[in-house]
Amino acid sequence: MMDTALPGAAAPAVRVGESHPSPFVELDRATWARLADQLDQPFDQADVERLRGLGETLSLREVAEVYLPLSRLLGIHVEASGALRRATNDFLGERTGRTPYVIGVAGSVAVGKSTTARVLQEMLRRWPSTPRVELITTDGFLHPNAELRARGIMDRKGFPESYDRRALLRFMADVKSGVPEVSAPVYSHVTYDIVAGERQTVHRPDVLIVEGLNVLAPPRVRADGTAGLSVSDFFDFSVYVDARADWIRQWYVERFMGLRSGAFQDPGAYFHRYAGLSDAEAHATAESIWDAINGPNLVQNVQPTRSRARLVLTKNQQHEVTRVLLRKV
Ligand SMILES: Nc1ncnc2c1ncn2[C@@H]1O[C@H](COP(=O)(O)OP(=O)(O)O)[C@@H](O)[C@H]1O
Ligand SMILES: CC(C)(COP(=O)(O)O)[C@@H](O)C(=O)NCCC(=O)O
Repeated sequence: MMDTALPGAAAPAVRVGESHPSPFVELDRATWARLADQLDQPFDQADVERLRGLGETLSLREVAEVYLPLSRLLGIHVEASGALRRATNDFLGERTGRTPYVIGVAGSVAVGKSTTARVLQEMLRRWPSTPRVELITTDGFLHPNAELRARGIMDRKGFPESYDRRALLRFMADVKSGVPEVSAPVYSHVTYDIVAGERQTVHRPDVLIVEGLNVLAPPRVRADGTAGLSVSDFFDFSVYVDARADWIRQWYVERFMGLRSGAFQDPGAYFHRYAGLSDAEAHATAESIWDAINGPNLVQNVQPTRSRARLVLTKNQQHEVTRVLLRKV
């Protein structure tokens, strides 16, 4: 029997093996990458360089072999959902219009959600059925620092209670109701806070990608035992980016070290106080933030949602996707 419980994981949310029936079909890297042979590569090195300009270290091979087939699979799902809506309209004699196809991208801090989301956005834009693809991150729905301090949860940023869930659910409901313009607050990683007065507006795109730590969290159970809505109730598709927790910790520390010589140099940056630290001190600081906040959040809240995803991308230590799990139904 092959047991694919992931090392570094708290509890194996997804188990695949002969004696463990699984709702997922598992494709290894080679099988998945072969799907790309039938597809034209819409990206060139210049596009990849442009994504690199956003601070990524993505390889063209990874784009071609992993993200291209994924964008095609998503394109198939978008087209099928349009056909289903049209058939349902015919049956009911209704004329409901198209609403954005919503894709959730979940996973730990520093696992590569933003990178995955941005690559998918660029790729999906190149398919004829989805020219307008917009991207939103759930950090805009974090409570402002003043509110987190008032609640005594400033050290819980990223945990479910640090978000204005109601505002996020209202945003999702408006998007899926076809409201022409829906806006969200904006979070700055430089000031480490919500930017007062700034909003990001979503203009009824063909596809909306919603990226965030907790986007697959189950609904909250009310005092009377009934469950409310969850963000993922508004998703048409979802992707969980997965890797061993000790590798993700290492990526977090590396990103922190990179920011220290970049964004933290800005005197207005929340983390500016770390700009002058020695390498060893900065390393220890990043590790302590991980061990106090992001690591526990991964184990307690994020990883348990993995089996709720439609598709799981599992990465090796070099960020290469080695396995794809796709829900059968
Ligand atoms: N596919 C990839 N190939 C190479 N490096 C990657 C890839 N995805 C993410 N990274 C790197 O890993 C770190 C975390 O990625 P990021 O997308 O910012 O994570 P998240 O949005 O989940 O916090 C960054 O330093 C990023 O450059
Ligand atoms: C802003 C985040 C909570 C991520 O939010 P998301 O967009 O996933 O909702 C996270 O990146 C973060 O800043 N965590 C706090 C601990 C830290 O400084 O790493």
